[in-house]
Amino acid sequence: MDAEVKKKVPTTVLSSQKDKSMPFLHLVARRKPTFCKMSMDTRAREVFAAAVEAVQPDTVVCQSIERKEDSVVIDGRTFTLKHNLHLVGFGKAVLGMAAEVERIVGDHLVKGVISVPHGIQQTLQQHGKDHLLLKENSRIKVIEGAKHNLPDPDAQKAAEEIKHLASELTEKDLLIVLISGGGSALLPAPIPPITLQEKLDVTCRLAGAGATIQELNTIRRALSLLKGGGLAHHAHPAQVVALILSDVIGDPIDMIASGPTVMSRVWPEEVLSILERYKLLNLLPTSVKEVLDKPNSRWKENKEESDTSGHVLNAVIGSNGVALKHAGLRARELGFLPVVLSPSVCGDVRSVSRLYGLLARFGCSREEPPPDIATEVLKLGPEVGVESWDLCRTMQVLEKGRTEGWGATCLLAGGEPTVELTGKGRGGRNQELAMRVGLELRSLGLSPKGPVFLSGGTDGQDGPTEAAGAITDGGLYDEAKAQGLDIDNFLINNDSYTFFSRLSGGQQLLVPGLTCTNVMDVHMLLIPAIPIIIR
Ligand SMILES: Nc1ncnc2c1ncn2[C@@H]1O[C@H](COP(=O)(O)OP(=O)(O)OP(=O)(O)O)[C@@H](O)[C@H]1O
Ligand SMILES: O=C(O)[C@H](O)CO
Repeated sequence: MDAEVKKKVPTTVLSSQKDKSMPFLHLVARRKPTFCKMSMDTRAREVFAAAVEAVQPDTVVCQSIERKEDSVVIDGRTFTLKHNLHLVGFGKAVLGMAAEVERIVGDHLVKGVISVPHGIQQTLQQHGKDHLLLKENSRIKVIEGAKHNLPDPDAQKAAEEIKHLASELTEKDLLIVLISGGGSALLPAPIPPITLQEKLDVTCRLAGAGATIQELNTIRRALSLLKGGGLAHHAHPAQVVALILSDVIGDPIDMIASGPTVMSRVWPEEVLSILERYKLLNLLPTSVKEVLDKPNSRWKENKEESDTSGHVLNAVIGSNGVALKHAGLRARELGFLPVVLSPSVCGDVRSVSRLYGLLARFGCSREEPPPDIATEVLKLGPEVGVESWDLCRTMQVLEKGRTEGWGATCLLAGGEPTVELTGKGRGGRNQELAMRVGLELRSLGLSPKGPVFLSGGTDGQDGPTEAAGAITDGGLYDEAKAQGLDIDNFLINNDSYTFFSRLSGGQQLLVPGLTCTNVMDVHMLLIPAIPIIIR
């Protein structure tokens, strides 16, 4: 880090940072300002589209499997194909992933079963996404279930068929397991005597009480025959290769869809403390108590408990980080200097919007930004999942953009912030974040030529709305006021979708439609080329 930046961030932070790689910093060195006639709004939408395109189910599979005559190379490991290939999958993006696997290695595929969301085949047909559907003569059986993202008897039947397929495999077989977000609900296999309804009650109560996905999936693993490595255990001694599209911050393979191919022990203290935290201990049915009394004995009835992880390859083939990387490349083509802040943004949208407001202020200052901005950024960042190192690196790029005239900057980030629901309106965390950042940008006083912000869910659906997110700038408040919309009221009522639908005929909504993938959300702050003085 150069001396100029050192001056502006607290030394304590800098001295704690070790040498890490600096993605995109090479772009700073080579790039000259380029000019693009497209509006900021159009470019923001194009960059978002590139992020989503990079994590399409067929694209990620195609990039991760290399076919070589009668073998297949995955993550640097070669597997021999001898009409010994089986396939299972569960998750919202799995249909398209399965179609691509069958295209590449279908000639060796014996049988497959996938568990996918209710109605997905019809929806894909209606959206003209036939390339993500299986062919008529496919060897893969598709079972649709988990209406409204909740485990149901159809998903349970799919889980039973998947378990049966896995249990019949021998050491000569290769099992490809396709995993994506939503996989937990699509693979319910409660440990007897727990019933599906009892398991559903426990997980719904936890989710309703605000448990994190880590907490929720820790409980799901403790109550399931297939989660927490159960599927890999049933498939032993076959080789297992899991191709994972991550929808969890940090891409923890034991958490995504509750890790059916990742051997994990159940720690009773951990499970009990989660249940206690959400005041569920006294509400547990006897069956659940019975299972929790005998942790780690869940597979003994079928096969001997042993460490089967040597037979398993878990490969994360798509993630928020991948989407951000490709968004950065597109941003560069569109004349921006890209910088990826972090793929791990979480926490309340209020704090997240404040951070983006501060970074916008930092990036828009023509003169040296007041040191208190950097200090506040470094204080707030870790609260919303962004490491100090990433904040320093990003501010360094913004600083270069300012001092060396590198042109417009595209700051990219991703993750999954949260909204505290206080009202009864219709909206989503991306639209609410966009509203709040719009208000933050207002205080810069730069509109209409100031920064532009976009927030969008890569699955194309933000909360229970038809939009993925929205685009805003510092003019949001005045524009809304001129159209008779009281932005504060919409915020109090968590009514961001209604707000953006009414504002300028919905022009600021981001509506890509069904995207067939999900790697959480993408945030984008476009900071204009011309340095502007903020006092
Ligand atoms: N009116 C609202 N305003 C803001 N956020 C909302 C509103 N209603 C629901 N939400 C939020 O939307 C989220 C659920 O929406 P969504 O289905 O997009 O989530 P998700 O976590 O991306 O789901 P998945 O991982 O299954 O795609 C929850 O975090 C919820 O708090
Ligand atoms: O299915 C699940 O458990 C969530 O989508 C996280 O992967």
